[in-house]
Amino acid sequence: MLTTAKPLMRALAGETLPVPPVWMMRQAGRYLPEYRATRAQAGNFLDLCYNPDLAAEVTLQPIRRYGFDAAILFADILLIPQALGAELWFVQGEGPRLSTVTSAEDFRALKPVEAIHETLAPVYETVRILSRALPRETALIGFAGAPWTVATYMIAGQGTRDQGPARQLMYADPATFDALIDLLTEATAQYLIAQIDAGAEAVKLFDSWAGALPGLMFERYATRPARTIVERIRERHPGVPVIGFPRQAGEKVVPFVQATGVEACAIDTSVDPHWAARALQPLTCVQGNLDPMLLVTGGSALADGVRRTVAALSGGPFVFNLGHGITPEADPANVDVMLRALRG
Ligand SMILES: Cc1c2[nH]c(c1CCC(=O)O)Cc1[nH]c(c(CCC(=O)O)c1C)Cc1[nH]c(c(CCC(=O)O)c1C)Cc1[nH]c(c(C)c1CCC(=O)O)C2
Repeated sequence: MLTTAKPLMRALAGETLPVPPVWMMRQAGRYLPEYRATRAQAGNFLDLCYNPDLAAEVTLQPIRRYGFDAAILFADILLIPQALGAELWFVQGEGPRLSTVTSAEDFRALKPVEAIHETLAPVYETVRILSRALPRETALIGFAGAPWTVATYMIAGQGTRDQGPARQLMYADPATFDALIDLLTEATAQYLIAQIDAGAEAVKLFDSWAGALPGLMFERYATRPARTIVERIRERHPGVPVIGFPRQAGEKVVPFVQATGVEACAIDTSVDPHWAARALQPLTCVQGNLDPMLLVTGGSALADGVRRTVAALSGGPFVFNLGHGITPEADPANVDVMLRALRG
C-alpha cells in the first residue's frame, strides 16, 4: 500500500512527494553531545560499533532529536576488512589504520567470504534491535563501503589523499588487485544481505573515492562490482532498494545508474542539482546534496541553500540529504534551521 508506506520508501520507489524525506550522512556523530557521551561509555569507536545496545542507542539519538525519515545503522565501512582478517585500529585525531594487502601472499592470508559473519554478528544484532525500536514512520538503512573504496584503505593501510597505493597496485599487480576487488564484492553482497535479513529496509553503498578511479577504470572497478552487489541482493531480496553513492564521479554517475539499476543515487556536494534533475532524476531517485559546511555556518545562507536544493530537485523522486557527512564542527541547532527551511 503506497499511501501507508514510509516517506523514505515511497521516494525510493520513485514517487515525487510534496515534502521530501530527509536524513543526513553521519547523522550519528561527534557534533552531538549525546553521541560523545555514549562513545565515551563504550570506550572507543570500534567498541561502540561492536556493542549492539550502544550502537543502536547512537543510531536512535538523531531520530529522537530531529525526527528524520530514516535511521542509518551505526557501524563503519572498515568492519568488512576486519571481518576478512585485516587488523584495524583508529588513531585518535588521525583516523583508521589497517594491516596492508599489497601482494598475492597478503591476499592469501585473508579469510574466505563465509567467515565474515562471525565478526559481523553484533552488527546484525544492532539492526534487529533497531527494527524493533524505531518509530513506525522511520525507515532503517543498512550500508557498506563499495569494494574500490574499501580496497583503497586495505592497500594503503590508512586514508590517503589521492588513493595512490591502490592505483599503483591496480596497474602493477592486476591479478592481486582483481582478486581483492572480487573478494570484497562477494563479502559486501553477503554483508548487505545479512543486514536485510536482520531488518534493514534499504541499503546504501558508499563509494567515497570513486572519483579517484581513472576514467577508463571506473566501469570495471566502480560500476561492475556495484552491479554484481545489486544482482546478489535482488536474488535474495527483490524489492529492497539500493542507494548508490559514486562520490566525485562527475557525469559518470549516469552510466553508473543505467548499468547498476540502483533505485537511488546520492550526489556529492560538487554536483549541480539542476543537472542532476535533468540527467539523473528521469532514471532514478536522487539523494542530496546540501554542502555540510552550511551546518557549521548556519544563518540565511543555510536556509537559502536548502530552498535552492529543493527547488532544483522537488519535481521528481528526491531524498533530501547532505553532499557528504556532517562534520564534528556543525552546530546541532543548525540542523533545526535546515529542517524548518525544508518542512516549514
Ligand atoms: C570513508 C568512510 C569511513 N566510514 C564511512 C566512510 C564512507 C562515507 C564517507 O565518505 O564519509 C562510512 C560511515 N562511518 C560511520 C557511518 C555511520 C552511519 C552514519 O551516521 O552515517 C558511516 C555510514 C560512522 C563513523 N566513522 C567514523 C566516525 C568518527 C569516529 C569517532 O567517533 O571518533 C563515525 C561517527 C570514523 C571513520 N571511519 C572512516 C574514516 C576515514 C574515519 C575517521 C575520520 C573521522 O574521524 O571522521 C572510514
